[in-house]
Amino acid sequence: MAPKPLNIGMIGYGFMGRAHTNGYKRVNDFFDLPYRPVLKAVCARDEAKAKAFAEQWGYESIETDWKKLLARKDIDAVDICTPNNLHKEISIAAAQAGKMILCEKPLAMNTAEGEEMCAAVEKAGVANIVWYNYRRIPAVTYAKQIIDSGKLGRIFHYRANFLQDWTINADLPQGGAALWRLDAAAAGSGVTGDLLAHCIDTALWLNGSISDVTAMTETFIKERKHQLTGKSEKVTIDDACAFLCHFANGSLGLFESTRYARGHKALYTFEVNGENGSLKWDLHDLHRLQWFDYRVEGPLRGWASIHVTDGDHPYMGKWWVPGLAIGYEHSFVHQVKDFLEGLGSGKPAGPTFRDALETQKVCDAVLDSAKSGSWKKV
Ligand SMILES: NC(=O)C1=CN([C@@H]2O[C@H](COP(=O)(O)OP(=O)(O)OC[C@H]3O[C@@H](n4cnc5c(N)ncnc54)[C@H](OP(=O)(O)O)[C@@H]3O)[C@@H](O)[C@H]2O)C=CC1
Ligand SMILES: O=C1CO[C@H](CO)[C@@H](O)[C@@H]1O
Repeated sequence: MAPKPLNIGMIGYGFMGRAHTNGYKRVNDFFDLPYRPVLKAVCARDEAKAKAFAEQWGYESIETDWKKLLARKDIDAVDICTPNNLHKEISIAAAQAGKMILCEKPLAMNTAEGEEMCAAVEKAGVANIVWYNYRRIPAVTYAKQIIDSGKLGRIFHYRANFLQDWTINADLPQGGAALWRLDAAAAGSGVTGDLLAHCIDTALWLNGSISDVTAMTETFIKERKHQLTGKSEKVTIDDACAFLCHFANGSLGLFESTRYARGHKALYTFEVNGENGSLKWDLHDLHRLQWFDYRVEGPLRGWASIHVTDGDHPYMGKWWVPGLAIGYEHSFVHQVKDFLEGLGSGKPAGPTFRDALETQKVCDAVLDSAKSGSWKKV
C-alpha cells in the first residue's frame, strides 16, 4: 500500500533543520513505511533565509511566524529546530493545535518546563518524540541489543564523555545567531544540556535510571561580549561539567563534557563494564563496537572490533551491502523511520517527551549538585 502523506512544518533552518530535512527526504527511498513526510513549510524569522532554504531543500512554502504555521490546517506534524528557549512555548501551542511534535533536544530549559510540555502533549493525545538521535546509530542500537540480551551480566560501570573545543577563544561573543549556546537565556545551560544530555539519554536507555549525582561545573571565560546588547556580560552557562552517579541497577556512572578539550571537535564515547564483558563505542568511529567477552577461553580472549555493517545489524539491511558503512546523518533518517513506524503501529517510538523528561531531571540534578557541592537525588 502506498504510504500516507504526513505534512511537515519545520521551525528553524539551521544545523538541525538541514539534518532533519535530509532525514525526511531520504527515508522512504530506503525503508518501507506507512507514512511519507511531505515538506509543506519551513518557518523562521529571516524571510530571505527561509525562502532560500525552502528552495534549496524543496519545501512548498514558508512562514515567518511560528504561530501562523501552527494555525495552518495543512500541517500534521511540527518539527522544532529552534534554540532551547522556544521548545516549551512552541510545543505547548502545537499540542493545543492538535499537531504531532518532533522536538529537538534538550526537551526544555529545565524540568518544570518539561513537566508542562509532557502534560500538554499527553492531554492533547498527540504523537511526540525528542531528537536524541545518537540512539539510532546502528552500533549504539546494537549495544542496546547486546546489553538487553544479558550477555554482559551484572553491570558495574558506565562512563561517557562528550568533548569539544570550539569556545576556547575568549573573544568569541555570546548570544544571537549561531552563538546562542553560550547565552543561558537561550540555551538554559551549557555543556550539561547541550552535550551531556545526549550522554545521559543514551545511558538511561542502555543502563536504566540514575538515582543520584554529584557534579562539578566550571565557566572558564567569565565575561563575553553579548551580540544582542553589544556589552560585555557575565557568562552564566557551564563550559565544562563532570559528574558521578549511581544507577538504580547498582552500577556507578562517570560522565564528562567540555568545550575546552583542545583538539576534540565532537568526541562522544561511552563504555559499559559488566561481569562477563565490556562494550566501548566512539562517535569518531561510529560503525564500530568494541566488545570484550571474558567467557572466551584461552589466548583468543581479548577486545574484538565488531564492524556494525551487516544486513542483520540494526537498520543496516536497508542500506548498502555488508561491510559498507553509513554515517552521522543516517541517525536522523532512522529517527524519522522509527517515528513513522510508531505512528503506523500505534507503539510510539522513543524517546517521547516523557522519556526525555528523565534526561532533563538528571541534567537539573547535575546543575543543582554543582551549585550546592552536595549529592542530589534525581
Ligand atoms: N540532536 C542533535 O544532535 C542536535 C540538536 N541540536 C538542537 O537543535 C536545536 C537547534 O539547534 P541548531 O540547529 O544548531 O540551531 P541554529 O542556530 O543552527 O538554528 C536555529 C534556527 O532557529 C530559527 N529561529 C530562532 N528563533 C526563531 C523564532 N523565534 N521563530 C522561528 N524560528 C526561529 C533560526 O532562524 P531565524 O534566526 O531566521 O529565526 C534558525 O534557523 C537546539 O535545541 C539544539 O540543542 C543542535 C545540534 C545537534
Ligand atoms: O550533538 C551535538 C553536537 O554538538 C552540538 C554543539 O556543537 C550540539 O548542540 C549537538 O546536540
